[in-house]
Amino acid sequence: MTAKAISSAATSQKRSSFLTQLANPRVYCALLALSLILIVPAVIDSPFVVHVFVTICVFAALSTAWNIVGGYAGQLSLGHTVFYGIGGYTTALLIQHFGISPWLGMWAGAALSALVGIGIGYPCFRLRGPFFSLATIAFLEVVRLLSIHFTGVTGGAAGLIVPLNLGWAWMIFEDKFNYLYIAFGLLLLTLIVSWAIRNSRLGFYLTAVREREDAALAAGVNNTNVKLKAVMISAALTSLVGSFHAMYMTFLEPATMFSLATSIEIAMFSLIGGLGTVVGPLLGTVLVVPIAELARGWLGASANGLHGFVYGTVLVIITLTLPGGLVGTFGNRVGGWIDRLPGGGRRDDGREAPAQRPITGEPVKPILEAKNLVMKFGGLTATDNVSVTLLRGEILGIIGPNGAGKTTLFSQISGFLQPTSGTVGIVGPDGSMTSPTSADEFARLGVGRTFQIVQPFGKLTVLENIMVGAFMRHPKVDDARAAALRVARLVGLDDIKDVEARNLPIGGLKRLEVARTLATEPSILLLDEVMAGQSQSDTQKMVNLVRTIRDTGVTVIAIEHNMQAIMSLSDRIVVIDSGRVIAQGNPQEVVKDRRVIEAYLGEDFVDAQGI
Ligand SMILES: Nc1ncnc2c1ncn2[C@@H]1O[C@H](COP(=O)(O)OP(=O)(O)OP(=O)(O)O)[C@@H](O)[C@H]1O
Repeated sequence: MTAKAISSAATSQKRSSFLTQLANPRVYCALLALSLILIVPAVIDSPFVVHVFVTICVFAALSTAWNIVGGYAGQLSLGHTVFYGIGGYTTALLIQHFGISPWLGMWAGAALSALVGIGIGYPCFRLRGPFFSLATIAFLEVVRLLSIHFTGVTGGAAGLIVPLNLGWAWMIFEDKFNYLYIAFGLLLLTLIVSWAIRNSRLGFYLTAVREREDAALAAGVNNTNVKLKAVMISAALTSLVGSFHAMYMTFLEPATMFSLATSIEIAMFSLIGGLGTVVGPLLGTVLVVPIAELARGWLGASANGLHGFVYGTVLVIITLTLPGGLVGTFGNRVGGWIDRLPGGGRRDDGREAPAQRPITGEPVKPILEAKNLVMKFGGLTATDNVSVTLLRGEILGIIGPNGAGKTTLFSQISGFLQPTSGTVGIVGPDGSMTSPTSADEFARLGVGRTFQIVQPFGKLTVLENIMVGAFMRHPKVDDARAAALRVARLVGLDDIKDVEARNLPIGGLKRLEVARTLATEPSILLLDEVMAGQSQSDTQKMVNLVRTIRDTGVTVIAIEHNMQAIMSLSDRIVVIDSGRVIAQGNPQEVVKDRRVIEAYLGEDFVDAQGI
């Protein structure tokens, strides 16, 4: 095929995928609803109505941008207007001092905001819950005070007037409707970016990190990196809107450009509409802003501060009656209706799964070597000089009494705990022994682990949970979905693949834990009590599954208290007691060892087995 033919085939493929998107009722209904933002003010033709719609677009865009960090990543930033202000001031100052058009200046502001976002995010993402929110408020206050202090640059508290050059080049108009076009364009841009993130690997990763940081790490997600990506995108979008809004208001002052109240308002719109959803921020804004603006317009100066009262009232009603916000409460029902429209309900479950990562290397050679692992928690020594060598292709059972140090050993050989002393070496794909330093690095090298206390991403479906694991080897969404389906079938979860994980019973959650880990296509699989809570028949299925997995070349280490299962499964067993390895060997030898009987199995087990 010639280069021309290839490029024309690619173009026609893009066009057809665009048309497929347009034929989706969720897309065409959203476009129809959005077009009302232009149609209603055009029909009513009043400057006040145009102003209300510009305000809706601006706040909906700000809230949508905020939602990328506050909703998807679950980092409740309350200082987001810092980026709005940076956008506004950068654009205004570039016009004033260098005669640069706001169309260019706004991108400079966006780049600067993205950098500031990294500067704020990097130290603050280590903080959790309210401490993160307080830190973002503190940054906002610092920037506001700096903007007041540097009077020569920003005009200080007295503010700055944007040079009033009329025309599209300078984004200043007599006809207010032109502002609405730009505000609408910015809203569309933020919605498209937000939708694209939600449906991309980054979106899945952000949700995973928000719900379970450890499980995300085990799926190879670099938690800090994905949060920083989110904050950069969110900051840049917020800044673009801030630049436009400064041009619309034609006047900038620190109190409005770096306003804490506005920061809280944009977070609140998302909360009211539905945190972490694409349309939630827009719906929240559409519900609240018109009421507040109309009240202000009708009651004039006597209604000063009334918008705060309106926001407060709506927020109280929504949080009391609809804790999931509008989308969380009505989303599924309305989505179901929309999917019944022409073109709805299409699925792509027939897609062929991508090839699995080949597992290479000679069998029965070491694949993991843990040497002299010591883990001290204060005065407690959880593992005391533990050395374990794992041979490629074997199933190694780890047994021992409660609190012996088994899970602590797992955490050290999967990068979740840095040993106080000792080393962990993994044989990489090139055959050389390496010692990764973080849990996500271990995962990418092929060490997959499950958690004793299951770690599902509760708001994602079973299939989406597995996809979070699959993304590590298959970055494209369709490939990850197909690979996840293959794993769901293998583990026996395909008939409940669309159920939200939070609704699964413990047996299902244990299987999901295995499925998500398997989807990372590990070469070493660490199973931490995956039989616990399973019925007898499910335990047998799990035993068969582990054998099947091993037969594909995966090496397995399993911690298990179910002696019957671990005895039948393991090629070799290591027994740990009080942080030390007290015995190891084949299952039949180990259960006869007196130290093992005394420390763990007990005489009853010996009698029952007739040993
Ligand atoms: N993060 C931690 N901080 C302090 N102590 C810990 C921590 N993690 C584990 N421990 C302690 O270390 C010891 C070993 O715990 P570990 O969970 O590894 O035991 P285990 O053999 O897996 O037990 P079980 O079979 O009950 O799961 C226990 O005394 C436990 O309380």
